[in-house]
Formats: sequence, structure tokens, C-alpha cells
Amino acid sequence: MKTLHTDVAVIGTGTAGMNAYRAAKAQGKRAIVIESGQYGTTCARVGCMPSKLLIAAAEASHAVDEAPRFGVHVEGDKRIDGREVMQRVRSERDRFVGFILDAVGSYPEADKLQGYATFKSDTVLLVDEHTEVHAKAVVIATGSTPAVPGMFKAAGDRLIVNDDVFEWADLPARVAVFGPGVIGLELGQALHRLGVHVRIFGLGGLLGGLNDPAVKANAQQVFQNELYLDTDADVKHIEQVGDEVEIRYVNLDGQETVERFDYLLAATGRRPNVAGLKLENTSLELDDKGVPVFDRYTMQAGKAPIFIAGDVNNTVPLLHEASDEGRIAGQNAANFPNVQPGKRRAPIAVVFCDPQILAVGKPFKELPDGFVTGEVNFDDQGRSRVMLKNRGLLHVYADPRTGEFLGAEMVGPTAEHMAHLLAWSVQQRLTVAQMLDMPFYHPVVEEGLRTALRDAQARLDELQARQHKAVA
Ligand SMILES: Cc1cc2nc3c(=O)[nH]c(=O)nc-3n(C[C@H](O)[C@H](O)[C@H](O)COP(=O)(O)OP(=O)(O)OC[C@H]3O[C@@H](n4cnc5c(N)ncnc54)[C@H](O)[C@@H]3O)c2cc1C
Ligand SMILES: NC(=O)c1ccc[n+]([C@@H]2O[C@H](COP(=O)([O-])OP(=O)(O)OC[C@H]3O[C@@H](n4cnc5c(N)ncnc54)[C@H](O)[C@@H]3O)[C@@H](O)[C@H]2O)c1
Repeated sequence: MKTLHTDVAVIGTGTAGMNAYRAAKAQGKRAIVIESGQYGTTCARVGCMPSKLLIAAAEASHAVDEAPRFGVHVEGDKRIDGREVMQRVRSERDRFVGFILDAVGSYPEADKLQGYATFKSDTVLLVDEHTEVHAKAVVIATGSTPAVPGMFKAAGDRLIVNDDVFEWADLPARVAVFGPGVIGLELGQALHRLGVHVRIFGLGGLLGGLNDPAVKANAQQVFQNELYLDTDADVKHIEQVGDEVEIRYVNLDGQETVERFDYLLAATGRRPNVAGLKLENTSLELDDKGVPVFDRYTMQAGKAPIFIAGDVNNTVPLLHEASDEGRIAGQNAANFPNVQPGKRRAPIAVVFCDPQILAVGKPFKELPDGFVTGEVNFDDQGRSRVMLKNRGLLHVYADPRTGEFLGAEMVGPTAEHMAHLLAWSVQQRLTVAQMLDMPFYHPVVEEGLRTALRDAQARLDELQARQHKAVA
């Protein structure tokens, strides 16, 4: 057994881990990264980037389908070459992974340890059975793994998760997607638009991470107009039959139906990678999911010299959060016990389905009593209609006392851009009135946002008028 001494040991070389390592080194400290799997990060290998590549191909296909509505006709049949689609997805994905491999390749060899890390104590790690690492501080950045309900085991080797999709050499004919959350909606719709026969089965009415009932209902309608989506499916039986999976379910018309698919894609959420870490050997307090209780500003777990960043902390499993958290964790681990709060940004989330979904600011469920909602429906929004993208609904929320803009949920056109405008406004703590003072060009989708803000402002004014009347 080798023994290694360092200032900071980072477990996991994903986005959070790489940022933690860089931040620790920038403090002039010794740091190592420990990786049990492949370098390359979840984002680049099986997450953000390959999913967006598949979606880009789906958008190209969809544009051909939509073209006749503009009077543009393509002679002959549209032909999707699944092999070419997947070839581009994989080769571009490999290019992105290559940049990460180059970055990790630039770390000194002595700073990299290959193997699975477990805790022996707060500051001693065992890596496989070959190395004992003694660190002054540890950063846990082990990411997350698809959470696959036990009932799907009946699909045998027809059961897949997102990772498998990006290894396909060709597009399959039929896929049953379980989980219309972020991953299921993005991948399910993309496959549908690429000519794959897709059924999306959900649970409990959840859809795309939306929480505002009106926005969710609008989104459900919009997506159901395009593809088969049951957000609260009644699935009776799942069974592997030869090279297929047979699913018996009650369809949206209430009929019991049996269908066979090439694959059952489980997109039913992710769980933090904490189970194998032997956290019981540490002094850490764990929550009901086994995740160390930590401070989201310092990333420190309790009072221990242990920091936890990225998907593994099970709070906001998004790429930019993993980067920020890794940086804060690495810096604080290097300077332990001088631990300082790091900068956290306004919440922003985008789902790259079409129409896109956004959620920014305070989560809907945490809005204050009596919050004010402003609304715009995109069905008749000028620019959206010009582009034949006139579907969706935006709700903006404001504080009834101060008029401060608190957040928004939306399904609709160009939500990825709108989300930034809105998240920046949340972070600047702008009021609805201040946002309305800003310029709005014509004709743009943001004019729809102005309509929603005006609606919110009218309600705020009405509230204020009522309060004045009550006082008088
Ligand atoms: C399909 C999909 C699409 C996504 N799309 C987006 C998107 O569009 N935008 C967005 O913001 N986010 C997206 N995400 C989320 C984003 O990818 C993650 O939030 C981010 O990659 C998490 O980074 P991380 O560093 O926490 O984890 P990871 O990158 O997973 O890194 C964790 C590393 O730890 C290693 N490890 C685990 N346990 C141990 C151990 N005991 N010892 C040693 N090493 C260990 C793992 O092998 C892994 O390399 C997507 C995710 C998925 C799955
Ligand atoms: N665009 C992005 O930023 C992006 C894209 C993909 C993933 N991500 C990140 O990855 C995380 C995980 O994504 P996800 O889609 O796996 O999780 P999720 O929590 O968004 O969705 C899981 C869905 O599965 C459903 N579900 C659970 N059990 C089920 C069952 N037995 N049958 C049918 N449906 C079931 C849930 O109701 C929910 O709708 C996201 O929270 C997000 O942070 C982000």
C-alpha cells in the first residue's frame, strides 16, 4: 500500500472536481484528483453536450417538417440516416471530451490518482486497495447516477439510460421513455423528431421540472399536440421479449394497450454518488438521502475539513452550479480552516425541448404569500407567430409589497435567452417597474415578456390602490 500526503484531495474529476483542483492549486497548495471512471466529465461524455447534439439534429429534421407551413416545399421524402445522425453526435461529443482530456492531461502525473476513493476518516482516504491518501482537506465531487426504479429490471438488457443513447451507432425504431423530466423530455422529443416511434410515460403529473400549474398545463397540452405523453401513466406490465421490451399500459383514451419497443429509456431522476464513499467513517451528519449536510455558500460539510460540490450534494444538479461550487470548495479546502462564503448566482434552469422551458429565481413553491403573477400567452405574440413558434405561456412573479421581480416559469420560444434576461434581473433585484423602464426592440419575443411585466405591474398598482383606499 502506497501512502500519499497532500493538502487537498478531490474525489471525482468531473466539472466540480476539476474546478476544485484548479482553485486549490491557484492557492499555491498541493492538490490531487482521484478518479474511478473515465476522465471527460458527465457533461461532455453523456450529459449536456451529446444531448444538445442530438437535439440539434432533431431541429434540422423538424425544420423540414415545418417548411411547408411557410410555403417552402422539399420535393421527395425526407430521409433521416440514423447512422449519420449518431456519427455526428458521437464525433462532436468526442471532440468536446477531447478538450477535457487535454485539460486533465496537463495536470502533473503526480496529481492524478486512478481508483475508487472511500473514507477511512475525515482526512484519510483509501483508493482501491493501492493507496492511502492523507489530506488536510477533502472535496467530494463524485457526481450523480441515473436512478432506475426496480420495476424496469424486467426490461432486461433492453433497459437503457442516457449514457447508452450516445453510444448508439444507429437510431432504433421504437423507444419507450420513462420520466418526462428534463432528460426524458429533451431526449424523447429529439428521438421523436428523428423519426423514432416514442411513447413518454410519467408519474404524478410532473413535467420538465415545472411547478406553476398553469404553465405546466400549457406545456402538457403543447407537447401532447406533438407526441404521445402521459404525465401520470398507468403502466401494468413490463417484460423483455426477445430483443424487445413489451409494455402493457392504459393509454390516454383509457384503453389497455400492449406495445413492443427496442428500448426502455429510464430518465426517472438521478441520485447523488454517496453510497459507496463509506461516509460512516467520517464525523459528518447525513441527511435522509445519505448526503452530508453542508453550507451552500462555503460548501463545507458541518465543521469538518470536507467540502462537497456538484451533483453529489443533490441541490442544483446543473453544470454552471457544479463549476461555481467546485471553485468555492477547492478554494476553501486549500485555505481550511479559513473558510469564506463564495458567490452564488440567481437560480436559472433551461430545458432544451421545443418549445423550451425556463425556471428562474425563487422556486414557485417558495414564493411569498400573496405573490403577484403577470402572464403572457404566446399564441398571438407577434414575433413568435412570424416564426411559427407561437405556443406557450410565461408567468412572471413579483413581491406584492415591494414590486420586486422574484422569478418566472415559462414554456415558449427562445426561453434559453429569456431565462438569462430574467435571471440577471433577479440577481440585480430589479422591480417590475425597473424592468419595464428598459428598452424593448420590435419585433422580438421579449415584447411578450413586456406584456407579462405590464400585467404584473397593473396588478401591483391595483393592490397598492386598494391598500390606499383601505387606509383612507
Ligand atoms: C443527459 C444529461 C443532460 C444534461 N444537460 C445539462 C444541460 O444542458 N445544462 C446543464 O447545466 N446541466 C446539464 N446536465 C447536468 C450536468 O451534466 C451535471 O450537473 C454536471 O455534469 C455535474 O458535474 P459533477 O462534476 O458534479 O459530476 P461528474 O461530471 O459526473 O463527475 C463526477 C466524477 O466522480 C467520479 N467518481 C464518483 N465516485 C467516485 C469515487 N468514489 N472515487 C473516485 N471518483 C469517483 C465519477 O467517475 C465522475 O467522473 C445534464 C445531465 C445529463 C445526465
Ligand atoms: N437542460 C438542462 O439543464 C438539463 C438537461 C438534462 C438534465 N439536467 C439535470 O439532470 C437532472 C436529472 O434529470 P432527470 O430528467 O433524470 O430528472 P428529473 O427529476 O427532472 O425528472 C424525473 C422524472 O421522472 C419521473 N418519474 C420518476 N419515477 C418514474 C416512474 N417510475 N415512471 C415514470 N416516470 C417517473 C418524475 O415524475 C420526473 O418527471 C435534472 O434535474 C437537471 O438538473 C439538466
